[in-house]
Amino acid sequence: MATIIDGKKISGDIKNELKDKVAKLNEKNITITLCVIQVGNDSASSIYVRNKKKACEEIGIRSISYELPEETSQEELINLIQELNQRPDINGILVQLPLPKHIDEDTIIKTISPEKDVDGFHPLNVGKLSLGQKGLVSCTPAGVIQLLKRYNIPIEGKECVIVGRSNIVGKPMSMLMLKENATVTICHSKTKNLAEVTKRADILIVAMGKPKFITGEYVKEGAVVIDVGIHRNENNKICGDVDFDDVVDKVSAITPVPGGVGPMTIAMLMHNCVETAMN
Ligand SMILES: Nc1nc(=O)c2c([nH]1)NC[C@@H]1CN(c3ccc(C(=O)N[C@@H](CCC(=O)O)C(=O)O)cc3)C=[N+]21
Repeated sequence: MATIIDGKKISGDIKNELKDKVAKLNEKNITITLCVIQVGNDSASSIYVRNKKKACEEIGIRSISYELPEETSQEELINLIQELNQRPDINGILVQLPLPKHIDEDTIIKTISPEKDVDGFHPLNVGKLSLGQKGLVSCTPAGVIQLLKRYNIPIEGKECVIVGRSNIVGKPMSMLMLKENATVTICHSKTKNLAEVTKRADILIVAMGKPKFITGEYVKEGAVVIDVGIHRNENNKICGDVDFDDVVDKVSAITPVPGGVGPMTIAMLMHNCVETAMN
């Protein structure tokens, strides 16, 4: 029987640990404030932003939010971020992605002060990660590492295959697995014979953005499968990039969607917020 990796439970554990840390900081009169900026009103984004604010409340982090209209100009957004960068009472700044088409995401990300970049998206933090230096790490990949560690799944020396090469998940994920001494392969849309490669994986991490794409034929018997995908259909039902039912009897462990990697992203965001206040 496969272990169903309970991201909701682990994220709860992490949030409890953070709650104690925040309480200790509060005793020293240090408060933590996260600022979340959303431009436009994409419904999925609104759900995530709500979840982030709820997590802040749970562990004692103050959250403030800006809900800006879709028409907000790039310049206006940059001005707001620069103002928030200067404010000593704000520790973390998160600009919810995706942004409207007229705003360049790379420009916005590099405007956020690297010390307040709780998403870990700033080029300086990405660079530090690839150099093995301390910095803020992208929340979703960091959450995946926590899941593996807290389930005592060995990483060192294992074959890890990552499907997807995004700046937010695939690339930082590969750096983190490399740091844990896995042998890492990154696959993407131009990879030939994908199933042949994914079948080598002891640990298969899927972040390709295609609903239920990974079926049993892509997975080695006994592998650990981590599903980073999240898709919502017309009936608001959620699924991942992995065809869970087709794969579950073959694997030794697997993350469900929902209740797997998603809640971990939020827990690690909270972790990063606490990090910014410790410096
Ligand atoms: N600047 C920025 N930082 C992000 O971290 C960021 C972003 N933009 N844009 C969108 C993605 C997506 N993301 C998720 C967060 C939580 C869940 C989550 O809590 N998922 C629950 C289900 C929640 C639901 O009901 O949809 C679960 O999988 O169990 C999912 C996805 C953060 N993102």
